[in-house]
Amino acid sequence: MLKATVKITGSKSESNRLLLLQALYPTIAIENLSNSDDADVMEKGLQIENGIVDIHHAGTAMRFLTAYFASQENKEVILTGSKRMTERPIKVLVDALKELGADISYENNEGYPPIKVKGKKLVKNKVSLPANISSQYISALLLIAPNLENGLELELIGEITSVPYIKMTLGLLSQIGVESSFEGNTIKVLPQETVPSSTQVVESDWSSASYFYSIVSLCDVGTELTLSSYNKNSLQGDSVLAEIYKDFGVETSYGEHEVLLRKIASETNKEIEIDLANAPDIAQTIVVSCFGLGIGCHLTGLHTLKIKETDRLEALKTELGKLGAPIYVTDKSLTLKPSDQINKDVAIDTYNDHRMAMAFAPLALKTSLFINDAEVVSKSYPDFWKDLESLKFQVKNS
Ligand SMILES: O=C(O)C1=C[C@@H](OP(=O)(O)O)[C@@H](O)[C@H](O)C1
Ligand SMILES: C=C(OP(=O)(O)O)C(=O)O
Repeated sequence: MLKATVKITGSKSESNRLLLLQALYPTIAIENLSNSDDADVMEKGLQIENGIVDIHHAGTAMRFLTAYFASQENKEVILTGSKRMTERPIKVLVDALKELGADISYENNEGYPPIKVKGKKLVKNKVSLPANISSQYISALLLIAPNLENGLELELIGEITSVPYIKMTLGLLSQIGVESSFEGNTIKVLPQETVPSSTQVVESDWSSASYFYSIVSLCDVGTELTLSSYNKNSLQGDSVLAEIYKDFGVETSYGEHEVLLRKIASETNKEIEIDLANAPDIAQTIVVSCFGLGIGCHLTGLHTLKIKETDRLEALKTELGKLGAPIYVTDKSLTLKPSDQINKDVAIDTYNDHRMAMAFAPLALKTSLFINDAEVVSKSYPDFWKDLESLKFQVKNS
């Protein structure tokens, strides 16, 4: 029976926000920073004054640095990334920044990176922008907001997606001593020249924790896994995992800075329905868990998945399909029918998407499988395979 402890790296979302805030306010110290590629490119990008900033696959770095450089007088950069990054839209953010007075132009395709950003002093303080494509555009504006002479007022248009990530941004602003409000579809951030000295401790990454929830759900009753460092009151929306995995027989209890996952029941519902508009990054984990458990699921609120590291809906359909799963997708939902059959010796393609590799790995408890380009995990969780080995998973390099 598995009983083990895993220490997971810091949240990449919290890390990349705090790195930007630290660049604006050097009185901030950060602990438990993520060791991910995405945090690494963010940290390096912030140090560049002129020239090319290559953020590889990191969506948050792309969006947050666009806002940062747009507001930095005397800096001029070209922001670029991987081939996929040149296909991930940025127009909503660029339009909002231009409305505030920024000087940004497209190098190749209108609406997509690479972009040239000439830093300017931004003095306008009101802008409205669509909120249904990516919350990262909103977080990017909020992160530079307290450093703007007149603060910022955002009017969000349409249905707001990935709301917990916006609240995370406002939560971190509050932790460093910045005042803001979020009422209806209006967010206001007050200007602040300096902030008091503080040490901000990044909570470990809940999206990374999802793969261990999946493992525990697929193990025998009695399995226990402790994950650190986590808090009951998290800024990360993916902490909703603790609720969701109850349906898969996994109980969560909270210790001081850790969570204990316990498989307590083998009885599970035969079909579940979940709206993941607030937690898009755990969609892959959940559908793979369901498949491993023989449960059906209907996942909605997945409209952002097509513009992530890959088109995650198509990738899931193809790869789960290879394993024999009865899976159907639309451009915003996914349906998996209950089934007991899992094909053997399938090689899972990962499409430069860390979450494809990590979400499928737990299925090794149910069948033999290969994960192609397994090193993609470094985008958010470089030690993933090492940590699986510590749980006695056999991880072989091909
Ligand atoms: O702000 C953030 O840190 C993130 C917001 C989400 O993106 P969207 O708002 O584009 O859904 C999420 O998928 C991404 O992994 C991280
Ligand atoms: C979508 C993700 O990241 P990003 O948008 O920051 O590249 C993710 O980590 O699942």
